[in-house]
Amino acid sequence: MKRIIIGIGGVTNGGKTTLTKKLIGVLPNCCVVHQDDFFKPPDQIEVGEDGFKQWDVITAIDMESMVNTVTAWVENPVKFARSHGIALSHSDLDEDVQILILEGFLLYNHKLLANMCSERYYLSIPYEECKRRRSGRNYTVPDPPGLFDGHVWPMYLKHRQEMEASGVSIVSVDGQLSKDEIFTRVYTDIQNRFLNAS
Ligand SMILES: Nc1ncnc2c1ncn2[C@@H]1O[C@H](COP(=O)(O)OP(=O)(O)OP(=O)(O)O)[C@@H](O)[C@H]1O
Ligand SMILES: NC(=O)c1ccc[n+]([C@@H]2O[C@H](CO)[C@@H](O)[C@H]2O)c1
Repeated sequence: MKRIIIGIGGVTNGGKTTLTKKLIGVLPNCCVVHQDDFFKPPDQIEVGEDGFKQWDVITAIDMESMVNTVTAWVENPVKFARSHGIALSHSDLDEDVQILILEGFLLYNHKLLANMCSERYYLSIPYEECKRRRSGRNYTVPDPPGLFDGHVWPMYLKHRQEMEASGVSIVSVDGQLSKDEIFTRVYTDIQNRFLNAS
């Protein structure tokens, strides 16, 4: 059984969830793990010297639990899918491929998780576009005024720099392309790298 882990990382509001949903619709035997599902509860989120709750740091996420979930998939993708109510297609048992998508804004700043990915896509958008998209969003805990400029964007720049300094290899994707164009590029790349018979 071939196991493939696809990382869909990148900046907040870069279009990670949108792309992930489209990929799930077409990839065979595909499960997904969202990093946002592992945020710690609000009362466990540190308050910084700037007065903001520090959501955009890796310690705001229960990474141990996330890694355990990914490990459960690696150990038994079929059992994982069944326990998550996902129907698997078995069109070609000889070429059985199992795919896991990891979606999140801090995937590649975690060495273990980054190393688990067979491929790491990274969506970026510029500051103005990111701020515009973010202002239309409603998270479980709404952004207080000033959070984007005071915490979200500076943390994005810091993590991006750390990721680049770590030397982890990524496939950059321009998040300003249309949703369809982004999907086509990434899906074609996945097909070429992992799904085409060689
Ligand atoms: N290619 C695109 N062009 C224009 N708008 C887009 C594009 N992709 C996504 N969007 C819009 O941007 C917003 C954020 O998209 P999405 O939820 O997919 O991002 P995300 O990276 O998962 O965000 P986060 O992880 O921060 O919640 C949504 O309103 C979505 O419709
Ligand atoms: N999902 C959540 O619980 C939550 C709460 C507060 C803030 N966020 C934001 O999610 C983004 C990542 O998708 C980060 O930029 C967080 O600020 C999420």
